[in-house]
Amino acid sequence: MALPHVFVARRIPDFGLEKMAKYADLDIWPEQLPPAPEVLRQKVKNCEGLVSLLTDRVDASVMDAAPKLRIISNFAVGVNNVDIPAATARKIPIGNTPGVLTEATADIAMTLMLAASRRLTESCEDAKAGRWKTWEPLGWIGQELQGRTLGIVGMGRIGHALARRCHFGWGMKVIYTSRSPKPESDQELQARQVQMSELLQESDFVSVHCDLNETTKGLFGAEQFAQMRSHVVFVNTSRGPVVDQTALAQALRSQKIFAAGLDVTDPEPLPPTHELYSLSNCVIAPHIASATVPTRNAMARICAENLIAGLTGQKMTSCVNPEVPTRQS
Ligand SMILES: NC(=O)c1ccc[n+]([C@@H]2O[C@H](COP(=O)([O-])OP(=O)(O)OC[C@H]3O[C@@H](n4cnc5c(N)ncnc54)[C@H](O)[C@@H]3O)[C@@H](O)[C@H]2O)c1
Ligand SMILES: O=C(O)[C@H](O)CO
Repeated sequence: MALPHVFVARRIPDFGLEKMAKYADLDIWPEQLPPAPEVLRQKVKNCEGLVSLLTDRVDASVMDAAPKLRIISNFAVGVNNVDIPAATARKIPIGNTPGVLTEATADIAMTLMLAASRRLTESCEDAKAGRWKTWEPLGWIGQELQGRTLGIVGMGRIGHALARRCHFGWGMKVIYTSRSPKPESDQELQARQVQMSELLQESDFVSVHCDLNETTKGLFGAEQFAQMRSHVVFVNTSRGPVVDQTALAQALRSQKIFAAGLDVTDPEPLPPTHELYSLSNCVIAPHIASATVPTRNAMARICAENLIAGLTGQKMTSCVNPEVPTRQS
């Protein structure tokens, strides 16, 4: 019997592709850049499965172009690139890759916190440019983490993992906003759930870990930055659209806040001419938080498991719309 046809929207680690190839006839997009929307619609025409990335917008038009589609396996934990209601309405389950990238992502949030608070990139660039003339008693003064207050926005898996690092490593006090109480964070980290206004006013470091949804789009704007303390270091590893970047640039330029560290922006890639790049108190990484060998392999494994389960009518490792059952052809 012919294997089901699956479009894989970019080359992911072989570890996952080899597993998938036992169950599916794979059409792997060979380019470095994602397929254009019209190419994606054309590619999925005869597909029963789609392996998408966060750079692929999987909307109703893509699903309607693929009448045989039975599974969307997203190579990411964040699924804001997929129209979930549209998939659910068409009885297409969506897989994602939670958990396995939690520690790697928390590491990058930590790295950005340290780099931005200690002015690492600007001082290193200054030295490289030949402007390091002497040791300066008043030079490159930054912020210290020890004993300060960390505000986590979205105390989920990654938020908790960052808070654990900060609490046990730097003795930081942890406060957070969340859609529901997090007793495990309260207990393990002596953390406390607060209202957003209290978090903004009390935190020395604010780190964003919520998913991008209708309640978090534009969550950080001029009003929120205005409430922060002037020595605040703001970190975002969630999704770019959670932050109004014009308001962030203004807060950084006017030194309303001390610094920012971003792994995500809106758009991605951020054009090189964007103002945020010109601000010395803004550290920007190109969405690298899950980029380690074990993490990307583990993401590829779960992505393959989800695809295979979706094609064979089995229970998926992780499904974001579990009310939709998987089905065999
Ligand atoms: N930069 C990267 O490479 C990278 C890597 C992994 C994940 N991410 C992003 O991080 C997000 C979080 O991942 P996770 O595994 O921790 O997910 P998670 O679901 O465990 O955590 C997200 C938390 O945010 C909370 N939340 C949602 N809306 C909120 C709101 N309005 N206010 C406060 N809290 C809210 C949720 O209730 C949940 O507790 C992903 O959705 C993804 O967008 C980015
Ligand atoms: O959501 C995700 O998984 C990240 O943004 C990429 O690993």
